[in-house]
Amino acid sequence: MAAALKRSTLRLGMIPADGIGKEVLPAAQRVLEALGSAIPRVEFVPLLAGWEEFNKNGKALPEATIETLKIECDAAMFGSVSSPSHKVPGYSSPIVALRKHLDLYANIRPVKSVQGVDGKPVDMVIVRENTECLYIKKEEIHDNADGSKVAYATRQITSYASSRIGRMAYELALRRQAEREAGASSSVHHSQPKVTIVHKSNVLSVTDGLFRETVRAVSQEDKYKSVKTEEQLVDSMVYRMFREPEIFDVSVAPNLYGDIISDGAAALVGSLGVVPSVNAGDNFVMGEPVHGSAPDIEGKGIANPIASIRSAALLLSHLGYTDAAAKIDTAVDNVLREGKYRTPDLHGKSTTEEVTNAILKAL
Ligand SMILES: NC(=O)C1=CN([C@@H]2O[C@H](COP(=O)(O)OP(=O)(O)OC[C@H]3O[C@@H](n4cnc5c(N)ncnc54)[C@H](O)[C@@H]3O)[C@@H](O)[C@H]2O)C=CC1
Ligand SMILES: O=C(O)CCCC(=O)C(=O)O
Repeated sequence: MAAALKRSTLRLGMIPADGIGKEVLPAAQRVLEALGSAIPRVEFVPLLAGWEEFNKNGKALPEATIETLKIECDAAMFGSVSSPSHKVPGYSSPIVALRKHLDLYANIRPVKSVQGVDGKPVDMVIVRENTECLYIKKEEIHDNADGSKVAYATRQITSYASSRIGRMAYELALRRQAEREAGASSSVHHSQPKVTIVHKSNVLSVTDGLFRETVRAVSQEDKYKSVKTEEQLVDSMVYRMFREPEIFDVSVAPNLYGDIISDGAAALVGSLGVVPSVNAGDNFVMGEPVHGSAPDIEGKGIANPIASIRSAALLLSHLGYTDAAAKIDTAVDNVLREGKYRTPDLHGKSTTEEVTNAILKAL
């Protein structure tokens, strides 16, 4: 997290991309606009990317978007993309590509229940490595002599990426502990900061073995002495997360496992529609709801805007505007607690706009 920089204007690249990304990103923008003098003036810079853009202009991630983000923007917000499930020549996921282009190596995904709202108490953060693992997308397919096919994918784990994501996880564990000591509210009592290393090195002893050993080496650094380290195989991680989510504080995982367990964790707090994230690097940060483009509800006006709005708060907090971020989070929590305005994913009847309006009123 950076200390709040003294900026007169914050230039924020806005990439709604596809599907409900186009419905929930404007909600986040309205909330940022409503903050007034709590943050610098925000200049929103609309940028193109996505499946629809690919079909129009042949590029899922236009050069202009990358260049504008790198040269003109202080930070960005991404909506969601509708990547197809079959191979399309020339298409590659723009969000996966953006994370690499901007070296946004950490995907930080807090999953937190709201006190007074139904469900199990949860207050955990998944720290997902964001640049390698199977997401380097080195895949190949060959024909066998008998006419059948064989496909391979290369999984890359480096000590460099594992070390920096490990450090991010331990720093976050210390920061969360400091926030708890300063009185931050939580529905879970964590007596000690803890990092859980998620892996499958009982089977993948070389790749996950390197991830595990490298993060363990980070845990030995003097400054992390107060942080407890545990390990969990990714399959039993899912099991324990559903049975006793309250035991998890910060969990650090290679890319694909982190992607999967965070969608699972979202079910613990009611919906993918409420779980935010930031893609963070050393020089840039991009907020992004954890969910995808939700084609099943696209265009109906009922997408939950909370994940997107909380991602804007997380982005502000990352930039050092912690009071403004806390304001947004409190407004969201109050609306959830009151229960009058909820979208159908949370068993309500409200629209995206009604929930956004309620949050704006609560601000
Ligand atoms: N970062 C990104 O842009 C991501 C993009 N995707 C893409 O999204 C598309 C759909 O993928 P799915 O696997 O269906 O995942 P999804 O996250 O889009 O949807 C899963 C389920 O959660 C619901 N949901 C998600 N967000 C919601 C919200 N804000 N409010 C209410 N309900 C919500 C959907 O209606 C659906 O039932 C695919 O093309 C996939 O490639 C998937 C995940 C991340
Ligand atoms: O759909 C895509 O293009 C990428 C989806 C990857 C993903 O699920 C995530 O990073 O959260």
